[in-house]
Amino acid sequence: MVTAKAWVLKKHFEGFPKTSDFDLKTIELPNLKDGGKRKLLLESVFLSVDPYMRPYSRRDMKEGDIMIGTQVARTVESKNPAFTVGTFVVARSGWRTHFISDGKDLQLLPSSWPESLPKSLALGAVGMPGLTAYFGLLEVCKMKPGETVLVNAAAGAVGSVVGQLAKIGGCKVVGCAGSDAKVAYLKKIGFDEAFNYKTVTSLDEALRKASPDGYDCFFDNVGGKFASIAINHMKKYGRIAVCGAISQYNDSVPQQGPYMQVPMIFKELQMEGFIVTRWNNRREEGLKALLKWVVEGKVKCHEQVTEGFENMPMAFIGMLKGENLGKAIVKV
Ligand SMILES: NC(=O)C1=CN([C@@H]2O[C@H](COP(=O)(O)OP(=O)(O)OC[C@H]3O[C@@H](n4cnc5c(N)ncnc54)[C@H](OP(=O)(O)O)[C@@H]3O)[C@@H](O)[C@H]2O)C=CC1
Ligand SMILES: CCCCCCC/C=C/C=O
Repeated sequence: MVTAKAWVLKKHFEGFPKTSDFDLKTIELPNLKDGGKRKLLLESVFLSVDPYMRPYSRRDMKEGDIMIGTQVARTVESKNPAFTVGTFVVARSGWRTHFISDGKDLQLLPSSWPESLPKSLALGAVGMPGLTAYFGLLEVCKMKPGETVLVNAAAGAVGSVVGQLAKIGGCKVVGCAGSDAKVAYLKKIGFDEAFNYKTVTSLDEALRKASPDGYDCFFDNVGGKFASIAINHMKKYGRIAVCGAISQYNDSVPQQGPYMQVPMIFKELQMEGFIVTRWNNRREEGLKALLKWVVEGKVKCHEQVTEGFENMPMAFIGMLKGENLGKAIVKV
């Protein structure tokens, strides 16, 4: 018998999440059984903390539920020959140290995963955030060589891949992030222009200076005020991929306009929200491309690793506050 630890949502978040909104529980897991669903015992090795957990907790969870989330896990015991002991998988089993599965809900890492590559990247650049960048740029922004791409939250899990994929695709890339260290990182990984949106005197001026001719594509991770200013810098027929709205996730009272219809009409813009799971049928294609670029060194990855399962709420809250450079990960 194994005792798992799990973080539950004790109280729905009101405004910014607090550590007191979470509770750490222990759960006795039953032994595996021949036949039936208890075929695999897995232990989480790396867990992901992501912005979507904030809005999805309100939509999909009730108080007392285990926090939603994904992990890279190792097979510890197996009665399913498709997953031998030691096999690593990506699972969606929430914030828990151990869990039982029949294997149907598990994803193997791509078969060409090099032994030397950290498996935690399967939660970042070679996982859901990387796929978000890939499909958002190709299918929603429809970026073309020679175009100018703007991305915010640019030093994060999605944004850092967006910028690097746009460079691979022959675009000029402008990134905005919330600290000077993040801006220095963006320049290091090849962004053409980058600035700290928290310290510029005018966001409007900073966007104009970074690309006086405007932007063909805007990959929006932030929404709110940033987006309402950036829209005025779009070129005619520009495309806006509405990926996230992290500046609004913790609002108790919805933000008011300005509203976007007028610039959308005059510039004949396309603005499309999307969720990465729309392209689940092309997951393999996306992961294969991302893995290749990472292995070739064309996409660089930084991870903000928090040690210790007990620190999951802190890592989650830290990520929402912008403390992460690259993908926020918890190592059990
Ligand atoms: N549509 C989809 O399918 C998906 C959407 N997303 C969305 O993409 C966005 C980025 O996610 P991800 O890369 O995982 O997270 P990040 O790794 O970018 O971490 C979140 C970052 O958001 C920034 N941020 C936080 N609060 C604010 C704020 N009020 N204003 C501006 N920036 C803020 C911080 O960076 P900084 O220091 O720069 O402020 C922080 O580091 C999120 O909005 C997320 O919801 C993610 C995955 C899939
Ligand atoms: C692998 C889990 C699927 C999560 C889908 C995330 C969609 C994100 C939306 C906003 O952040």
